[in-house]
Amino acid sequence: MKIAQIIVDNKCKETDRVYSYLIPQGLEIKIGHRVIVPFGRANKKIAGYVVGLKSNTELEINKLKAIAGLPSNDIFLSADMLKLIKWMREKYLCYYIEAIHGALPANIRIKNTYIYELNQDSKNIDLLKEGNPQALMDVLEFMEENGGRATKEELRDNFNDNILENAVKKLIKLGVLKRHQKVKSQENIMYERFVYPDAEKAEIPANAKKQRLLMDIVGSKPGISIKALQKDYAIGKATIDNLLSKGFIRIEEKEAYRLVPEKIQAESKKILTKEQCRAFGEIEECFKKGRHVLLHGVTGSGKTEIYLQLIEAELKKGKQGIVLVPEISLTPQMIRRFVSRFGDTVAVLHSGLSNGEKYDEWRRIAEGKAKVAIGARSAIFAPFEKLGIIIIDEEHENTYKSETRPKYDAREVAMKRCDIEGARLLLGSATPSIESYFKATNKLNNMALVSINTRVNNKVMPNVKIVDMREELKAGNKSIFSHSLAEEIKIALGQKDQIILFLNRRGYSTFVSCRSCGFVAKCPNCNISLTYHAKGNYLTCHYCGYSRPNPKECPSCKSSYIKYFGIGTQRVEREFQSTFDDIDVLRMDADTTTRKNSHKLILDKFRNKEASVLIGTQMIGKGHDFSDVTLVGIITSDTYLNLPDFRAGEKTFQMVTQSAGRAGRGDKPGTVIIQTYSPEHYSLLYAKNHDYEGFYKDEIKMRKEMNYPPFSHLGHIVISGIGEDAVVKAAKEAGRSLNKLRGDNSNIEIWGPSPAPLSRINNRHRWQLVLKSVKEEEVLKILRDFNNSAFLNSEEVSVSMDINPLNML
Ligand SMILES: Nc1ncnc2c1ncn2[C@@H]1O[C@H](COP(=O)(O)OP(=O)(O)OP(=O)(O)O)[C@@H](O)[C@H]1O
Ligand SMILES: [Zn+2]
Ligand SMILES: [Zn+2]
Repeated sequence: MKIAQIIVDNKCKETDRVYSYLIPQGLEIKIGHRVIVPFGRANKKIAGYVVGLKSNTELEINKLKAIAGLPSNDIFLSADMLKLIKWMREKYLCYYIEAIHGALPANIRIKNTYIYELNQDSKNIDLLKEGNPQALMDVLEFMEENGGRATKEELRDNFNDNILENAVKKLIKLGVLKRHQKVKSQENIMYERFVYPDAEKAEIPANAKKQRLLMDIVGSKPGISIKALQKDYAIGKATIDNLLSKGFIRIEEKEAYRLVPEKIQAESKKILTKEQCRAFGEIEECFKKGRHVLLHGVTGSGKTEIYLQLIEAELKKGKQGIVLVPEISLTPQMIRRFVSRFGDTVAVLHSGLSNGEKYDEWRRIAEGKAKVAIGARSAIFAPFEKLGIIIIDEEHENTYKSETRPKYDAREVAMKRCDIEGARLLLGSATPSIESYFKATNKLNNMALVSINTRVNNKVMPNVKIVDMREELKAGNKSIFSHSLAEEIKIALGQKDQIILFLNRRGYSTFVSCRSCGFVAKCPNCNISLTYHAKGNYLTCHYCGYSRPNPKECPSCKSSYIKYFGIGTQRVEREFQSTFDDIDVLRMDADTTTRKNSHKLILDKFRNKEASVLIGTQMIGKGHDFSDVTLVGIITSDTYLNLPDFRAGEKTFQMVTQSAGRAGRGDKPGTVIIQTYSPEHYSLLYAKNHDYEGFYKDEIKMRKEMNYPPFSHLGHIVISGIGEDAVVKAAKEAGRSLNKLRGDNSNIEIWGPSPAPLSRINNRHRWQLVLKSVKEEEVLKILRDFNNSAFLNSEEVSVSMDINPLNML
């Protein structure tokens, strides 16, 4: 008797284990199959994934249930992928099934779908139209265009995921949208139909012109699609059916793929410059020794060409490659470069695709038709069989860490996957994360460092100027453009060059600073900015819980210009237009990119010179290669500098260096203006001098002094709920429970409970606790024990946990 070991598709702690099922006769079950099994007392039919096979069991055979069905012969998970999934469950404290879901495209696993309906007579529509956020209006407009009804998939085809989620949630809450559930039984493969001649001689009456035409076309173009017949020759269904019934033609159905790549002119390989050549050689040397590589190459040093040639080398060996990019705004450029080199062997995976498109691309990879996958974080699970290399571009980006379960870090998963499958790993960045650089320079985790310190063809690095905004205020300039920036803008506009104005707003500006002297209130224990809480008018440290009253005057210079900070992109756009009139401006931020493809449209416009100025948030500050941009202005560098996060210095250095790197990539040299209230900050000074190593040395010293990562590991627990009292009570209880679990192990620090810096999201109050230890395993063990102890998610509060968080807001 054969037995299959199965992980069932039921997301809960109690069922997070491997179940045994009998394999009924006649069913050929393989590891990686998805089966239907009866589950629970009621024998409800649910899906399950086969993770093992055995021939005997210590369990009593007659007590086992049997597998109920095998809907498709697809192998969803390879043996190697199953190893990765087991590892993820341990490492990221998630369930098996969550790890499996993380590794498969959404369309494969979704069984339920929703239909949304516009509630026409809801008065709220009028309410909404009075000055509500753009995203809501866009969704409404789409619903109206679509006849007041849309499926979840249709919405997803037109909007970006995160926007959709928030906007739709809000609209449902307001009663403007109604949602109904609909069960979808199968993932849908799209079929296309092709026509072939099927008779030696077809006798067709002379007056049947359409039929004759059809036979002629099919004769000269056997295998033409029905779509093409209808579109190009106006041959209708009736004609086709007629000849089909007479047996003159036959139809073949084939799987088709939804995503039709843009036609891109083939681009030939570039000859590597001397520096690129040296770096390429060094990377190959490291790979030969079985090491992973961190490629640190300054902005514009030509890393992409090296990626292309590394992939090409793997393809020549018959292997495949994955390229990760941090976010969807960067994929069009990368896709263009890869498709122009490798054509339709490139598959694309990112959140901007519809579920159907994602599923098709996944299948093209699984079937061996695509050899290179480019995508965001989840593309790390692309189902290649002979993976040769994984390349992670802009490796320092936070988006590589998932913020929902499974809360994995794609860089760690990549390393693990490479180790399991014997593939190579290349992390690339102009501003590597402190953690990766630390590993590479200390040869930890089998990592090696390769550097390129000059731009392609020795193009000069841009000239960076720091402007002290306190001086502007003293000189009576209250505009958001400093005198220097305004001058440079005029010069650039006069020369018909392009300009990028960059604003780093993360929807977060609750630090308090003095506009007159630059003072920022910080925690005496933790060296991070204090967070302002309006209720109670006090400042608090969300790491250790330290708090103090909000100062009325600046403790440093006694001025009363002490207040919160925050400027939006729209304000920059308005002020730009009133200062420099008659100039075309493009704006790229969350409001202008709600629609699918909107990133690409805006960037294409800028590339085609339809505007001289691009104003935007962090999404325009990196990766892009526009050769006519000579001026980059960073309107406010302080919002990063004062994030309540020990990585604030690192994030600022990266942001400034990356955005500065957009200037002067073409023939003309670039200029960068950084506006700030803290002109002496080390992050800005090192960025000004393009000195990554100098910055790293200072930063790593601070990390060591404060015992922050990479010298320690953090665990992050967030407790949230609607009722504040319940949340506070649970947080305190969690604190006691953690203290008990720690026992007398003095290597583990516990911080908090304290209010999270974003102390309320979607009406839910949030409190947090932080664990810190030199040993990752110690943090994981406490988190695991904590999760297994009596302290569980209740109806009133929910608990979320994260290991090595990148974002503790
Ligand atoms: N060998 C080469 N010969 C000529 N031009 C090259 C070569 N390699 C790269 N380039 C060009 O140099 C420019 C910068 O290259 P690329 O965009 O790859 O830089 P990068 O290192 O990825 O920079 P960033 O980190 O800022 O994104 C591009 O326009 C690219 O086409
Ligand atoms: Zn002051
Ligand atoms: Zn503190």
